[in-house]
Amino acid sequence: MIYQQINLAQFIESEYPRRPESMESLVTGLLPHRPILAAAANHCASYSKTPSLLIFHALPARSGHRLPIAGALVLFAVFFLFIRQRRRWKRLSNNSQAYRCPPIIDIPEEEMFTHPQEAYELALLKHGPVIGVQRKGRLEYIVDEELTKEVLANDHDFSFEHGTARILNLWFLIPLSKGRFFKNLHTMVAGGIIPRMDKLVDQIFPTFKNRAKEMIDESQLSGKGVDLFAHVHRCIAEAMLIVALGKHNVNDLNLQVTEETAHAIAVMTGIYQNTSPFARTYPTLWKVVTWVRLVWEVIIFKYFWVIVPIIWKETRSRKYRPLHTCTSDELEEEERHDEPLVHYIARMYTDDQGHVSILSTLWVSTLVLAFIFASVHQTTAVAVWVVFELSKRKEYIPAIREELSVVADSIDNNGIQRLSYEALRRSTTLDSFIREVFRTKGDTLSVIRATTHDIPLGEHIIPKDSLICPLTSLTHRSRRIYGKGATEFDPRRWAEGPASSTVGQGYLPFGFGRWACPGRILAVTEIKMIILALLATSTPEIEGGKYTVADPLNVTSVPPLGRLLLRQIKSKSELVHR
Ligand code: HEM
Repeated sequence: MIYQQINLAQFIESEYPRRPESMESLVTGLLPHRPILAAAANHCASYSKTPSLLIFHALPARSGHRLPIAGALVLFAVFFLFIRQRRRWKRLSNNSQAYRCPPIIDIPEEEMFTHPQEAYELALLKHGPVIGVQRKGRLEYIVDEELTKEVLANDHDFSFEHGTARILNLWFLIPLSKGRFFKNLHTMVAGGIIPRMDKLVDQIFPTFKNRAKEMIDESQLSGKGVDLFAHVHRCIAEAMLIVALGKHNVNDLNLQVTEETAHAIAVMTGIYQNTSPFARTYPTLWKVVTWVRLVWEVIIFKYFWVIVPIIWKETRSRKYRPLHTCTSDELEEEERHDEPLVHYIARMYTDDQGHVSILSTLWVSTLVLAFIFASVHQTTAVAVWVVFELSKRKEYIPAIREELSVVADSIDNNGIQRLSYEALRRSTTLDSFIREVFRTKGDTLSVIRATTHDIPLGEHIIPKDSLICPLTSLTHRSRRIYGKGATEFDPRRWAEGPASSTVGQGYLPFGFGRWACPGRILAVTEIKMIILALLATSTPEIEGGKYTVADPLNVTSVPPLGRLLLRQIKSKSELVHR
């Protein structure tokens, strides 16, 4: 109180200098020459601790000419009350925000991991359109079809980068790269790969042809089914090694390390976490143990030991023209030499003298690592889905084979068609089949965002830094979008397009919005190469007639289980009829 009075005194003194008449005041006391203040001090001390009372008691009996001072005090009091009231309103509004948080629904673990689609759909139907659900020790908000577009397309409020980095256990890369990790990846794929698809297909198609022959031979010789995932994983790892570092760097050791690295990162990002009871029950302990083991065993002792020296040599043994200063003619000249991706990335980080610093070389190595993971694992898993579905739905094979003979550029001595990127683009029957498999394979929580602040969504408020996922199955099987036959498998619905790599509101296998997968054209092209190389000389069949879905909550990244029999085709007429 004394503190308030003294401040008040200073204020009044500065605003209202002494006047002779104020000496006539009735009040005496602490500050005899400043009567108003003295009155205020006395009354305030004895009656009240609030400035409003202080003002009334401070008014002198003859106050006509001192009204401005009283006015200032009234204003001060009103201001003080306003602040107090605002605090109260804020508290109330916080309570109502808590009330407006979406309902938190308990989905039993058993249902969540074995029938996720039904469990989440039922919960949304009952409590939607947005619900909170605890999974693997963290709270996620799930939205229905109506809110999906808003969540995926509004990057300002729902951040792709923070959501994806957190769910993949890669959150530390955001501050490490000053927020540029995903942007760098995007530039690398969108600039270094997609414009060069023609050249890349010519470089990697022989790998697909050879690996398909190996698979068919193995199945023929053993009379048994092959492990399709293992074969395709090796095939795509080899193709991506050619793309990333050039054909001259492909050998058994480098290929093995590339495969192991892709697998290690897949494990570290939690792709197989749903299928391990230990990882589901003790997610933090699982993370620590897995990361320490794999960073040590694979990333440091294999990737850094074997692949990083190659990147070091490629980037530091020559000069590069910085990407932003390259004309399109100069880029074409590089391409004539089948420039590997690592050269393109090096040009993203070259200084004005054309050198890539040691620190930048380490960052280039990190981006190559991310490229290996992004391009190998998921494409392999989805390729297995498409081949298994085709083996189950044999009636589609003749039309795809026929199309192959129409679009192929030429046929080699083994009866295998040569396929250019353009030929693969023209294979629209196969493309429709792929798109329909992508739509119906049962994606659930396949894309994620994180809220950048408290965000009103529907009738609720989603708190800042929350993870939020659309339930993709609702969109993919939406009657509003696909009509009555939404749940039926029918590739003919895509006969007139769009292509399987085209994203849209009703089609989310590659995400949606600004961050939709930049590698989707490469992914679909690779899947087409695998299927056509197999169909050229064999007919696929699943051993036992069926496959098993390994992780219904993560079908895009965890491949279905089963073994593939490949029956070689001997005659031309067989090719048409089988
Ligand atoms: C069938 C295989 C693939 C599937 C199903 C797939 C799916 C996805 C999805 C769902 C996203 C997130 C999009 C979003 O949240 O809106 C994504 C992002 C991404 N994908 Fe793919 N992807 C595949 C293959 C590839 C390949 C082959 C590459 C590299 C060449 C690649 C590179 C990336 C990158 C770099 C991102 C991060 C987004 C960005 O930087 O713009 N993906 N992918």
